[in-house]
Amino acid sequence: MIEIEHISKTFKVKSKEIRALDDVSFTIPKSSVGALVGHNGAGKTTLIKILSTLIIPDQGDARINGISIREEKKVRKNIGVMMVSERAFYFRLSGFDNLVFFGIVQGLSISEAKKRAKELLDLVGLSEFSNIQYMKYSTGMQRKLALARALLLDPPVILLDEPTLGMDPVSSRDFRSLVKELSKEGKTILMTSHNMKEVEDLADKIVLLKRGKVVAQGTREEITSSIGKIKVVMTDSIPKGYEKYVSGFVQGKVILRVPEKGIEVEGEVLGEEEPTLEDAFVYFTDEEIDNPKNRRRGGGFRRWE
Ligand SMILES: Nc1ncnc2c1ncn2[C@@H]1O[C@H](COP(=O)(O)OP(=O)(O)OP(=O)(O)O)[C@@H](O)[C@H]1O
Repeated sequence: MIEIEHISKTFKVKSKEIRALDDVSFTIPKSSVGALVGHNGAGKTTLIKILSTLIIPDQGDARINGISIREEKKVRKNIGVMMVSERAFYFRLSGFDNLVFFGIVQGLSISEAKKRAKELLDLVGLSEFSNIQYMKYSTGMQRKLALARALLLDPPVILLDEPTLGMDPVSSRDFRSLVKELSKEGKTILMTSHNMKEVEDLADKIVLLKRGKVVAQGTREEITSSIGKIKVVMTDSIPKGYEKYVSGFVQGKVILRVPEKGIEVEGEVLGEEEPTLEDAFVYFTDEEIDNPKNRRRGGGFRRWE
């Protein structure tokens, strides 16, 4: 179980203060998958780092299986972490040797480490490639090895920062099944993702962050139903402030997908639909983040695939 209570974190860069997390509270129950979503810079990675005891919050606390993150050593025994920017593998060693090495570093005996490395390579579907050097692994294989490493000590809580970034569709589907299986076996998993389909498929609980604050949390149904139905509206031009609801253009007209809740727009209503998680994301997040200058890593706002 992961319990987060009133966590805040501000970074100071020269004279500027960046409030990365602002009074964040939520819980991810045991044996379930939580997904943290939000635009670039919303604070997702910062929260994963805080739960991993890599950085200390200014305020608030979090408990991993009842242990406060202030008790670094105890917490580290209870978590497996996979960070998005992870490159800390030995490039010339094979996948197997890398896992054995990290197993020993984490306190396993040589024979335990070898046994566990073999089991985990099997679990993540890398057995065939176990003796190949890490530097020859594809991005997807590197991500799978990182997950295997996170599982070395069989921790009850797993933290995954954009785990399927750069994976092909088949690898990410396999990865998702694996994560689902792990949660069914009793693991508590918190992951970040920009892929709304992945989140819809995997997450038992979704937490939406906007500029460091939780703006929505709950199951997919709870979050989507909170914005009402989606009206598909055709208009002559984009009303000011509605840019984020544009879903396409037809014969010089604009098609908007507008949530029912609190939003009025002039135009011809083409139909009503159930909202998707992407619709809810668009509703709850800012317009200005859909600015090309705020995009990065070739992905970006509303481009989930
Ligand atoms: N070490 C740091 N020093 C200064 N600012 C930081 C640091 N780490 C994060 N930030 C800032 O804190 C904010 C939150 O960053 P964070 O990486 O947590 O966002 P994110 O939601 O993970 O974004 P992305 O989806 O792009 O990975 C951003 O404005 C970022 O620039």
